[in-house]
Amino acid sequence: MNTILIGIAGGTGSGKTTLADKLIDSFGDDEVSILRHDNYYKRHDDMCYEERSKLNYDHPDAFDTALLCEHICKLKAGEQIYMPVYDYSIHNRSEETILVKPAPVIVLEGILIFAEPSLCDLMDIKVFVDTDADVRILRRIIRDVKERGRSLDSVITQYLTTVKPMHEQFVEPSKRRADIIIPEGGENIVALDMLIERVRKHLKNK
Ligand SMILES: Nc1ncnc2c1ncn2[C@@H]1O[C@H](COP(=O)(O)OP(=O)(O)O)[C@@H](O)[C@H]1O
Ligand SMILES: O=c1ccn([C@@H]2O[C@H](COP(=O)(O)O)[C@@H](O)[C@H]2O)c(=O)[nH]1
Repeated sequence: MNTILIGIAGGTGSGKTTLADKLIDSFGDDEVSILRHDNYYKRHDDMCYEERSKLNYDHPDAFDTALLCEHICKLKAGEQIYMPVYDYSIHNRSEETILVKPAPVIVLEGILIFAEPSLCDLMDIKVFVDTDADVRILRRIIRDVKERGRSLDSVITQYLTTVKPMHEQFVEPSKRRADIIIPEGGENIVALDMLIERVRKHLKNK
């Protein structure tokens, strides 16, 4: 199978998950598979919740990227994989896994995927979702309080101590590796349609 890997990167709250979900919703499971770098955050079973909540989750070392690369290579070789599942509410991997089948198009999304040369080398198309920092933090406050079990104070403290400095050190410079930069993410219908057309073209010629 001729498989392409489309990477969708961008800062927290930029809208990359929304964009990736809308892209895969336009196709069948046998056409497009999705991988999320966040599911490859390292396990921290040896720590209690308090200790885990203080870790830096915005540095490339927080992820088991070697395992993700191994999984991408297996999918490209036509083998299925079991993707780990991450539970943000406990800051740890859950016991679940998701079966991911090989497909002609694989979408990979995550904040730091362009900051990892080993991952970049496996990508055929690199898309960066670019959204202003004030919009991103407002979206993150709402999402983390509603969906990830956080308090307003904890979101603000984490943002100022790790999320913002790591964004400036790793995420923003990684934008230079992108082939396409999309402002605002999931609600950018023009950009979404262009990506859908590119995937259709690949599926027709695969
Ligand atoms: N263009 C948009 N306008 C308004 N809200 C958006 C937009 N894109 C995403 N959101 C919302 O912002 C939050 C973060 O978006 P998400 O796609 O999860 O971002 P990311 O994966 O980059 O962190 C979600 O609650 C989502 O519904
Ligand atoms: O245990 C964790 C793991 C990650 N985070 C934060 O999640 C975001 C990445 O997810 P997005 O959907 O791209 O926002 C990252 O900025 C980490 O700070 C966390 O809070 N706890």
